[in-house]
Amino acid sequence: MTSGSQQVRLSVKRVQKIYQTGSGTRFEAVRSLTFDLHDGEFACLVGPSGSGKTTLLKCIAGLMQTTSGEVALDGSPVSGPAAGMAVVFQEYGRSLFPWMTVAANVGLPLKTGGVPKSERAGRVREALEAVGLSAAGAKYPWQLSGGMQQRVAIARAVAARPSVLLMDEPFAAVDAQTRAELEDLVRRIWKEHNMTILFVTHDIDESVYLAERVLVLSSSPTVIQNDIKIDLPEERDQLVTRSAPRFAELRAEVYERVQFAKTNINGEVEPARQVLA
Ligand SMILES: Nc1ncnc2c1ncn2[C@@H]1O[C@H](COP(=O)(O)OP(=O)(O)OP(=O)(O)O)[C@@H](O)[C@H]1O
Repeated sequence: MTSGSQQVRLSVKRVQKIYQTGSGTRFEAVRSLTFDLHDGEFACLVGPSGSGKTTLLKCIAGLMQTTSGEVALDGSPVSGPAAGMAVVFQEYGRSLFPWMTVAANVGLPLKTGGVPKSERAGRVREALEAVGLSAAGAKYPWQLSGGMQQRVAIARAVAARPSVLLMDEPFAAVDAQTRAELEDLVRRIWKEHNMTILFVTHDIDESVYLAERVLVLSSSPTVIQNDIKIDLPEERDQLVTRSAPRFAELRAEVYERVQFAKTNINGEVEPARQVLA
């Protein structure tokens, strides 16, 4: 399963976000963003710090209103949190409730989403199994390591069986070894659950390793500066993939694009660079 399907799952059209700051001034963080994600695509979003990655993700998730433009999930406009979308944030420590067990945390969106009690336990078990935490259901989040807590947050998102998973720098706060394991976990879940994923990261290597497509944002006010296809084999491996010559080429291309974005304050769209196949 890859990005082969042509059905548009998520459509982002001319999304603009202007923040109203103190004393009545306005700040245009996002100028005009347009892209589609097709069913089953895994795309990473990279760009300079402050380019509006989190702003965009919140607008897509329906957690923040756009100033203009439209986000649609399966053709229906998104105006608030949508049943078919789940979000995983960087700050797992703040997104899990410390007074609830791991199983209760994972089951919470099912409960609030009206999933019958008889179904909930099975779905929670399945989700914990998917992230390798079958034995941790009765524990509390604070009894787990950071990496395990982030697995719980991923399990909670997966339990809701979203068609679209939005991830905002979910591994920025974990150590390198755990990060590599979580990257492989997300790719496995993506394949097994046939999801469409939009993953925000600062880490260029991570974007190339994870995605089938990397969207590079310009500096703020933001537009999509580049849309780069990641033509690596579908089976990824931390050692084999990362040491492949093609990985190095793609990494260099994304790096150059992000460097360009840092100086490209007018948000011009740069012509594609020829990369040797
Ligand atoms: N609530 C707010 N009010 C005013 N300006 C804001 C607000 N939130 C974000 N901004 C500004 O909007 C711009 C985009 O911020 P955002 O956090 O979306 O960028 P980012 O690409 O996710 O940043 P980073 O890579 O550093 O996490 C920044 O200049 C930021 O200062």
